[in-house]
Amino acid sequence: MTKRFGGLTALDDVTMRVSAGSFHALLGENGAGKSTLVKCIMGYYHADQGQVAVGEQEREIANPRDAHALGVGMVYQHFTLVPGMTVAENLVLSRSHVPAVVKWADERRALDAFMAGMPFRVPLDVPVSALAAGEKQKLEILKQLYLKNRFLILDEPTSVLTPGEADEVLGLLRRMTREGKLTVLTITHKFREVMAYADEVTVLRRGKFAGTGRVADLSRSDMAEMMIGAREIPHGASRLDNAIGEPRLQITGLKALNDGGLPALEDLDLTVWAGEVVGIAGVSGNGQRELVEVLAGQRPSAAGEVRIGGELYGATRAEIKRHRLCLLPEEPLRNACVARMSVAENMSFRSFDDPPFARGGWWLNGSAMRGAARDLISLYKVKTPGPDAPIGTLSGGNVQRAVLARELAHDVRVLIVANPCFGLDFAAVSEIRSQIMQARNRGAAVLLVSEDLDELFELADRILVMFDGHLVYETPTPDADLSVIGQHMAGH
Ligand SMILES: Nc1ncnc2c1ncn2[C@@H]1O[C@H](COP(=O)(O)OP(=O)(O)OP(=O)(O)O)[C@@H](O)[C@H]1O
Repeated sequence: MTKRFGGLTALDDVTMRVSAGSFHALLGENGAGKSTLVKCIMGYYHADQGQVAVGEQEREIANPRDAHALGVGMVYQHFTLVPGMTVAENLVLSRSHVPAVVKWADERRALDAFMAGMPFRVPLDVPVSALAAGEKQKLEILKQLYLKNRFLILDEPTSVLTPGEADEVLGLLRRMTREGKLTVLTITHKFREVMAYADEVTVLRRGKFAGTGRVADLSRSDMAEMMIGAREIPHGASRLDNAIGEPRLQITGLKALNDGGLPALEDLDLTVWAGEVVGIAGVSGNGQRELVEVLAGQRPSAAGEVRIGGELYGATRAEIKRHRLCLLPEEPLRNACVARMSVAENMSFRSFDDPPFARGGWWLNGSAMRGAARDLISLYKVKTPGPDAPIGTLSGGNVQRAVLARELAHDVRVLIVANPCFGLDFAAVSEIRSQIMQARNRGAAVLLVSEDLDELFELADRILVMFDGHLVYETPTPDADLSVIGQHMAGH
């Protein structure tokens, strides 16, 4: 299969084969062409050359509906649910044939029976907009199982799940493949998951086939080498033993409501000192998203106050600029970008109205923006055809890098990051964690909200656990015990 986007060959004559009833992993760096390949299989993109055969028979897959008719379904990296509808409505309306009049009582009974047979559940009556990323991801998987698709393509299905949830989901999927009920093709960046769950692996590098094999015959470093070639694997920055400075970010008695108008944060007290990383652990949906949104100015608080450097902070654009507060929210394409605008424009969001980007307060200087963007693109190794490409056409990992480049472009004093390595390949994870550590070492106060406990153990100086809108536990990282943190995450 070959697929070009303008002058860029995203997939270059790639051949792969997935055996029936296998669990097959597709590996590759950010921008290697993994999503493009699976989108071609799904008929979401049309390959310039190449064919798809299902059960040895060549098939014309012109669109995702054709793929579904062949029992091929996909869970995309970006969510595809209708936010304003409930979970039940999303499931029922995802069927290709929905009766003109839906008998909700019957549907509800069928859905309850379906959910009862699943190892994880999502509440049926909640609007999708009120679900956290982890819950949405589970729902995306449940939807495909509900649609009875037998060949499931997953684009990084566990990025927003806790290790426990990830094992649960992957364990279920593998059991179903072993029982011959399902074939799974999954894009992942996590070697641990490949080693533990996959039978076979195929690796892409810069749009080309780079290798394949049985996982049992390959080591982690075999796979890493297939992915990045002879390049050296980057090392993270080490933690400097710097003195902790003044209390930089102070949150007192903070309350906020969720989208459904119910309390999401309750009397939250938290101080982040200059020169430390405070990590917030928790299962998604326990108020972390609302906390980040309040600090980002995307959600009003219901009570309490936030201070930065002693001054009251209301999250206006001027205050964010003055305090040199930087933000990397989760799902950055949705929460921190305008997909149709160019990489250069997206990179200028913090400073487009300042010189040299704005002249006389009115005229935007496109060439200055493009020039600055070019520098950031090369510094942060953002893979893009150029500064003028719409940011929505970049691979997920490269959107993440572009936003981080924008946010860290100025000397940061307060850094707020939520799940910063979601969807990144191992080399990029190491680079981004190193950037966060360097910001801390330079004296920034860093609030790191993460569902990845390994990440918190690596980066945080202190770990706090958030459960049901409260901070329920706190420990210095050197004294932290994984099982104790896990118990608090589960509300025990
Ligand atoms: N719709 C599009 N228009 C233009 N270029 C695109 C489009 N989709 C993908 N590309 C480019 O094709 C290349 C491969 O992207 P793809 O999303 O397939 O990578 P990936 O391996 O899935 O990466 P990631 O791990 O970051 O998700 C990238 O350089 C990307 O910018």
